[in-house]
Amino acid sequence: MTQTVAVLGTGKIGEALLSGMIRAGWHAADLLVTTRRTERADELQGRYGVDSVSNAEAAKRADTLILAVKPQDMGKLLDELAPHLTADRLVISAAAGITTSFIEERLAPGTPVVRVMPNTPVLVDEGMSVISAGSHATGEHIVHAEEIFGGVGKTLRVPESQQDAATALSGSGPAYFYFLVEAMTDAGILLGLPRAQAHDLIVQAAIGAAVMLRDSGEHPVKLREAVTSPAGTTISAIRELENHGVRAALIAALEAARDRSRELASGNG
Ligand SMILES: NC(=O)C1=CN([C@@H]2O[C@H](COP(=O)(O)OP(=O)(O)OC[C@H]3O[C@@H](n4cnc5c(N)ncnc54)[C@H](OP(=O)(O)O)[C@@H]3O)[C@@H](O)[C@H]2O)C=CC1
Ligand SMILES: O=C(O)[C@@H]1CCC=N1
Repeated sequence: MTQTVAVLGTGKIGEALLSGMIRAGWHAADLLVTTRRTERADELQGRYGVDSVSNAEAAKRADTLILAVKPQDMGKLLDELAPHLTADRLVISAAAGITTSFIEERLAPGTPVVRVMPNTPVLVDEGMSVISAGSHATGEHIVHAEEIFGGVGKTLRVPESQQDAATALSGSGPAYFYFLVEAMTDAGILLGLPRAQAHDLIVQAAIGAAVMLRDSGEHPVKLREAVTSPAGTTISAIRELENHGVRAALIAALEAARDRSRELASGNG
């Protein structure tokens, strides 16, 4: 049976997922989007050939609804959906912090809800989507979520109690790497390299390091040791990183992201 999937609140992550689903072979005719602004609806219809409908219409027509609004907009969206949504539909939320119980409490009793934390590399089919079942979601619902998000990268099942941590590591994770690239490019400028060259050198170092981490099966310490020659350049840099507390800063940063995800659970921001 053909399934209709609607993305509700098609902003950055919603569009990234939509584009990935189309690349993965979903037909535009089986996809719906909802937006708050008509210009955005026109843009998405023009770009992907998908129908843009109201949230109420999506609730009536879609078998699976992917909620991709900001956590602060989730309460309002659920109020709009509730009168039109029956408990035979699957609701997938991609919102940081929002718990499955927050959603279940606002929808028809028994509605299956799955919480997913994707990240923006779904745009290049290298996403990571961390998946948890709500209290009425079955194994089949989880498999369906894995089919959707697995088309644009990897998936991992975790208990919902680990979702805030996963959000800190994986949902926000790409931003930390972009931040590092930006800072290291600035360092290249300081050392006298043209910006474009500094950027290319750092990006290729990042790609090479990432592929080695993924494919070699080696522990990151071992990979770093292989770069760190006695009395060489790398150890001079590592000493500065340790002197400036970069390891401690990363631990504190991810803890702050985890805590912020917990705060967002109220839906009030
Ligand atoms: N960006 C990321 O890397 C990730 C984001 N997420 C989660 O995804 C969600 C969206 O984030 P992001 O894509 O960055 O944010 P965006 O603001 O880009 O997307 C949210 C979209 O929802 C629209 N919207 C808000 N309310 C409604 C409504 N009632 N009906 C229809 N559309 C509505 C907004 O419209 P308008 O344009 O008018 O504001 C906006 O386009 C968040 O909950 C976030 O936690 C999860 C993983 C990664
Ligand atoms: O910053 C945020 O809140 C969202 C959730 C994970 C990535 N971006």
